[in-house]
Amino acid sequence: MPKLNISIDEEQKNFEADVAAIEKQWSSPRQAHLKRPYDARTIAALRNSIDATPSASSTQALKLWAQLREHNRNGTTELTFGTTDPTVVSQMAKHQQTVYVSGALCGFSEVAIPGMDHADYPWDTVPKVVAKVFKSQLWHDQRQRQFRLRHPKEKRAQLENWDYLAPIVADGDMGFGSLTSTMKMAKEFVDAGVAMIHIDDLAIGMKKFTVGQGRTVVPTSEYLDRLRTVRMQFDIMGAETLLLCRCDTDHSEFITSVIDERDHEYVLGATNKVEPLKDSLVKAQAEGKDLKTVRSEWKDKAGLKTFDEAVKAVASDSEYSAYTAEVLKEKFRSLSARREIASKTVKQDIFFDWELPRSSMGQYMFKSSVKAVVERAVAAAPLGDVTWARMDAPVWDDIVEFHTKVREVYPDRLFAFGYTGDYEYGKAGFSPEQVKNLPWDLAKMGVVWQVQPIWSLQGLNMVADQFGKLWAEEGIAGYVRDIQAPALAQKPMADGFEKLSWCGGYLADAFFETVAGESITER
Ligand SMILES: C[C@](O)(C(=O)O)[C@H](CC(=O)O)C(=O)O
Repeated sequence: MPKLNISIDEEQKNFEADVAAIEKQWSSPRQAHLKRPYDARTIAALRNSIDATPSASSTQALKLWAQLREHNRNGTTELTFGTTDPTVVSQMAKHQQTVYVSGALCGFSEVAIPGMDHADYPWDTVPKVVAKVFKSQLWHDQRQRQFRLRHPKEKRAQLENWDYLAPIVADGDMGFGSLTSTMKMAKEFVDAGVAMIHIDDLAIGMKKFTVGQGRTVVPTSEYLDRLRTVRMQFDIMGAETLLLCRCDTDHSEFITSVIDERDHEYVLGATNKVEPLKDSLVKAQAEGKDLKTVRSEWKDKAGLKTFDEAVKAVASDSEYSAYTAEVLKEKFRSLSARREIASKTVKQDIFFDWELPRSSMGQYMFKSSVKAVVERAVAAAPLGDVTWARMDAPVWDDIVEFHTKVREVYPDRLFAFGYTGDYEYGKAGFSPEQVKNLPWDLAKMGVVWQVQPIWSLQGLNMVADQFGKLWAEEGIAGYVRDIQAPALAQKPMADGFEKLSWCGGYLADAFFETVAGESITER
């Protein structure tokens, strides 16, 4: 096998040049806010010996970064929606600055076996959809440019000139497993031309909505490891790709482990001596009882509380004040530190056992709060560029508290927000006026990127249903009246086959003319 034709001096020189270039990139205005747990030498040593830097993802990321910063300066926002379909994407160019590729939609329409948004599809599913969407954007950009340039300069002002290359934001879910799968996924996203991906703190296989229980998150440390992994992969590739730190802790009910003391304040334990929950459930199942009822009866019997609540329940007011004063001297206290403090400040013993409520899968019970979400978001912020607290319900006070608290630490922070499909604004206390102003009220808090992720399910399904009915009942007359005529009358005309420019007829001509002088449109 031939050896690499490079002297050791040259190898070292190239390495030092790489290190210098990496340090320069990391101190640029785009990246200066990021903090890495590693140095440029470590990353340079992890790189290839040739420059394999992908440029499309970086170009798109820098464009997105400029868009989002501008929104932040102006107090405005981007309103986009989710799709996996290049045709929909081509129309979004007229109204949206960005495109969202949703994991939920991919799980329905881009997989061998569709299913609920459980993030149970192969790890490269969403990157492959991003590659498809990005290629379609490049194609539209190419055919529009070619069409324009076949016209003299004076005529081009009347021609369409859409920005088809809207940066793509994509769903990286929880990274799909260990750090190596997260790295591979991040790499595929960058190679596909993505501008930004989001990574969350949900447990793999536990993104569930169907069992009537809250979500399961991973410990803070595991969440941060995921984000670091993506950052490292972007750095190895020299990519400017943006990382959106999504946090799903709001309303979560379980946590996979108690390894990180930052989470201990929120873990629930039994304050009465009862049999373990999982034993009660096994018995109940054998007896054919309703498990939901048994679980809720067990919770009442167990007197579920956080450790601090357990202290409060038995301590006098002055004991509890002494306890909290001591606890608050440090930002995070482990359970054992809390026990120690309680033993010194409270006379009574505190019975608290967080093993008893563990599920049959080993999860601990977790009591979420805005404070817990803020802590995670603040810990994650230096690793990423944008923050998103995914909420189960649109609780306005929580939304305000979250953004205000994070902005106290990071005043220029950029935020994202998702209008989940089944949000019930009325039930959540929003007046119609508040719903009307919601995007712009959010923008005032730095929420510069807002997404309706699943329009292609709710909206497209509805449109397809309506059209199916019309076509079956009225045939071509209904089509001409309700689709074709309005589409042709629309200014600019809705894109379709009749526009040779839009469907690439002229571009195809250009290829033929270039190599064979043939024309398919002017025969
Ligand atoms: C954004 C999301 O991750 C998605 O896959 O589109 C979903 C969407 C939804 O539940 O409406 C999510 O927010 O978890």
